[in-house]
Amino acid sequence: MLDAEGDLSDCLFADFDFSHGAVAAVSGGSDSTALLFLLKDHLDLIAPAAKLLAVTIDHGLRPNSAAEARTVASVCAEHGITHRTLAWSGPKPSTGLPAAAREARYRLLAEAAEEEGIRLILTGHTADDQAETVLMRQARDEGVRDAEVLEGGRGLAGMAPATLYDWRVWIARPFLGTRRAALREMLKRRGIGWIEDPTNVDQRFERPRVRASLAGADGERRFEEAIARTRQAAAEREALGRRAAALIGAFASRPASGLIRLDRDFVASEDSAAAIYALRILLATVGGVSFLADEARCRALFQRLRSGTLCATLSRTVVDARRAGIFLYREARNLPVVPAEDQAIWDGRRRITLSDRSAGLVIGPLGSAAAKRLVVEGGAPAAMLRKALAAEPAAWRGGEGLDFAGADARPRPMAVAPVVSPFACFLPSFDLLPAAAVATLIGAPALPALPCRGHDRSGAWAKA
Ligand SMILES: Nc1ncnc2c1ncn2[C@@H]1O[C@H](COP(=O)(O)OP(=O)(O)OP(=O)(O)O)[C@@H](O)[C@H]1O
Repeated sequence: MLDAEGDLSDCLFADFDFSHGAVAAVSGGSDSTALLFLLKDHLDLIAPAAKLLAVTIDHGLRPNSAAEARTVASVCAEHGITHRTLAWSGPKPSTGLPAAAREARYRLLAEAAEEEGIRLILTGHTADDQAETVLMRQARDEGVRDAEVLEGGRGLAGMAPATLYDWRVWIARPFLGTRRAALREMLKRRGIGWIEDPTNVDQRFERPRVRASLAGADGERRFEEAIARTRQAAAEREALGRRAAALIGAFASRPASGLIRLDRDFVASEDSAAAIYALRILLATVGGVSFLADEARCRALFQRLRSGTLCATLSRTVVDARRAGIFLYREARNLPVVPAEDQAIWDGRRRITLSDRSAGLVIGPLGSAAAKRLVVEGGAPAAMLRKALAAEPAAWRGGEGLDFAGADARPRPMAVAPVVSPFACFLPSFDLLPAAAVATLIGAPALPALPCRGHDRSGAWAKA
């Protein structure tokens, strides 16, 4: 661990691109306070013109939260740093509160960043947070449906050094290779205080219990082991993603919107682990589901696909395997019919951009009657093309179909862009390659560039 502060901030931030500025997410705890000061040091030295905005989210979940946000605001004012407090004002769920709070936090942070033209948010997650997270995930049952945990062994890769939020703003965690104690040392040396959140030591909660166990006897060894396992799991996840992306590039095509065709050679691949992983991602994407298709069911499906033709449904996706290829399209059940809303994601798989904002516009499936009237050709049996098109979104008003993207030349009330469903909200940098491969395949917008020169697989930013 470096102990000179100049070295620490240079080393942590040297690879980042601050040309569009940065948001520092500051709760007022030690880690995010250290982030704020080290980042400010770095920008003052290297990029004094870069915009730095500190943002505190007031979740309104603890009596002191507003006062804490005011404390952060006054620290920022003292040091000439622009600061905003944003309150989470929506309804609070009675279950899954931490996940909902985190989603609200990232949404508000991203909104604050975008208002300033900033595309990078930095958080103060440390190596200690990483070890705690992974130990908690390990202790949990498999199949946790947390937005970033995902399921099974993938979650053991821990928090990614960067996560793309909503396919538009990067959230980076420059301290994942840094110990909390080193940051606190630095703050103490500089006489900078921080807020101690009482829930961080409340033993009724899982994280404080894990944190306490890492501080106790044998804690250091457990910490080192957890971090080593995390690095291994991250490397494996990236490697599997790279191989899955290559298979998608080699064997998948898109005969029409909503229809994916896999060559039969896909199931002959010797790398069945990568093929199953690719299948899980593709099924979730075609079905508009935010988590990957179940691993065990996908493995079983893959074995059946190897031995011939079949028609099955998994992850809201019809898998129709014929001699001509394996076709995937959204099943016709439970397609939403909802009031049109600009930038909403319809059915988990299509982003709608409205040009007609007049009242009464509804987005629903095109439907089989309208799909039958369309001229369809190429790459797949006509009946299958029509089934896929029938599940595509169309604009309706008073029961009359107004539009179908790709159908005719009338002015359209909306534009439709596919999204890579399992990664549309949170894309951990581990999964960049398969996400990019699927984006190319389905015609989703290209990924924004990483905000840094790259990261190694250990979860730390790569050094030049
Ligand atoms: N209320 C908040 N406002 C802004 N950012 C936050 C908030 N809560 C968490 N974060 C960001 O997420 C990171 C990790 O959150 P976590 O809940 O582990 O931290 P904390 O205990 O609140 O404080 P710290 O990480 O600063 O010690 C923080 O370092 C910070 O960057």
